[in-house]
Amino acid sequence: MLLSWTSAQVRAAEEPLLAAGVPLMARASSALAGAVVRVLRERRGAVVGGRVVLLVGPGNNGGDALHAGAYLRRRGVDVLALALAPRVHDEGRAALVRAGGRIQAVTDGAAGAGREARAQRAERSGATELEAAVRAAAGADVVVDGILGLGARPGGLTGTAARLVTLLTQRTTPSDERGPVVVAVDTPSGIGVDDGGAAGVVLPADLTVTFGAAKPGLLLPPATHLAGAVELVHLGLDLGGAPALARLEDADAADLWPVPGPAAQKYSRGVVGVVAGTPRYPGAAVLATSAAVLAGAGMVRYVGDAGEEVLAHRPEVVLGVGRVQAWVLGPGVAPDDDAQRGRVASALEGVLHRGEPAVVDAGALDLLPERVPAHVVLTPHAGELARLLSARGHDVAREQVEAEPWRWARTAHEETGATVLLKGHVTVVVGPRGAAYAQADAPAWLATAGAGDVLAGLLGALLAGRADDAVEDPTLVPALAAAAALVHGRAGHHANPDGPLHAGAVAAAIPATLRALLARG
Ligand SMILES: NC(=O)C1=CN([C@@H]2O[C@H](COP(=O)(O)OP(=O)(O)OC[C@H]3O[C@@H](n4cnc5c(N)ncnc54)[C@H](OP(=O)(O)O)[C@@H]3O)[C@@H](O)[C@H]2O)[C@@H](O)CC1
Ligand SMILES: [K+]
Repeated sequence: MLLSWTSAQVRAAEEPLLAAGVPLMARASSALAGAVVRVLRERRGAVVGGRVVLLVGPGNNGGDALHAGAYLRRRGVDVLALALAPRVHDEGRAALVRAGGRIQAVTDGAAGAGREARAQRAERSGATELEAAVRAAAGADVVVDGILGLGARPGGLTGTAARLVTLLTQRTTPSDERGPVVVAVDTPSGIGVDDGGAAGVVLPADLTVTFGAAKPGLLLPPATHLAGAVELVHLGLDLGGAPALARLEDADAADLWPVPGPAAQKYSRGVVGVVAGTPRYPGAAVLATSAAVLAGAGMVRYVGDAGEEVLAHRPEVVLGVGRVQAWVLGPGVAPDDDAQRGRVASALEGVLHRGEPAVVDAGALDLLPERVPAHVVLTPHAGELARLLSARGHDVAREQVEAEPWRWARTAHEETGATVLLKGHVTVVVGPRGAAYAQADAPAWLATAGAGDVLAGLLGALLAGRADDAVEDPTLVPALAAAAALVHGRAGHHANPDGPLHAGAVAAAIPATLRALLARG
């Protein structure tokens, strides 16, 4: 499991070590240099003679970059540091100079004051300086982004740093293999370290070497898409407390998945009740029931008017109401389908009285009671979450939910009591007691009609299989929801690696995906 802690938690954990004189920056910068050495070897087969440009900001993040630069210089690397602030880390600067590295102040003249002619001259020479800096960075083997880390104020990069990064990203495209490899120090500079925001311009990294612990911003969109691969350098911090945000890996999902023992029978394995689809739109009913069957439910009951179509595809399904361990409510339920909405409402009433876990999706979201227990899982996409929150008095649009998915998923959890699984390229799950997950398992091809119906069925099967545990321990529910998102994403890859997908193929890939996951786990 990849765990992340906020900048405040990391700083608090660093404090006692710093007070005891533990050389954290030396540890961080030598690990950073080691990562750059590996990149140079991969890229050019040798370290000596490699060209590295450091982008250096005003704080300790720049200090890490400068110390790493000193180490690299001693290994025969050509190191140029571009100082993007009037003052940079003193010891780091001295170490780099001692090792024979070059350091160059960059101003773009925009802040030039004084008389008009002098200001114009400053602007011209500043523009030339900036242009030369961009050329040097674009021509390097590796650019080390040490402009800002944990100390970044909200709002992103400003001034010379913002202009340099803008020009550099215009000059280099991520797909251009001749362009520099970008290694970010701790975080890509200027991201929202704790919330994953990317308010201004950010230099997209190929690799982020992060210190002490991963930070939420490295796992959350949109910043996660700018971080590249994340490498964690352990500094020996005692982080204590609960992590802010986690990401499940295959072994975690395997641990959470119920595996039947020799005494299992269909009721102990979990019965899923599905209220979905209509005769006119039977697809959602077929997909949700199929996914529940294929994910290993003991039995699946379908409740609704599309039974014929469901049975044609899934003869294993039983029609009609009966005892269930978990519900899947809402896929393909149209707003004008009074009969199906009535069935959703009565299932929800049962959920409140008897307390079965439930997945509340699509057409069931606006039937959600005021407050529900955390073993009710909402599975909206950003537009649906914005509608749900707007109906409860929050002035929020889809774009805002997409920009800050964790914040709004948290708000929806606080408003409803439910566990909230917010679907997206990165799926964010929020549950009780601060439990939060960000899963990035799905290929972009999975954004296709019906994929959400498959996820709802898959999660329904998992909740049915672990219904008693989920009711007993509500903090387990967000983990189960995140595991379902992981399996769903993996099934997408399995169905057609790197190619177009249709939801039926994703459902069909669930058994083999689970087999592989459980074999490894
Ligand atoms: N503690 C340790 O021992 C260890 C720390 N480590 C490293 O230190 C990093 C944290 O260092 P840090 O606290 O100095 O913060 P950092 O991100 O370098 O910048 C702060 C400076 O930037 C400025 N500034 C902020 N936003 C700005 C903006 N938008 N535009 C312009 N300026 C802006 C800000 O100004 P201020 O807000 O104070 O006015 C301040 O001057 C951490 O990420 C890790 O790399 C590791 O070595 C492990 C051991
Ligand atoms: K950085």
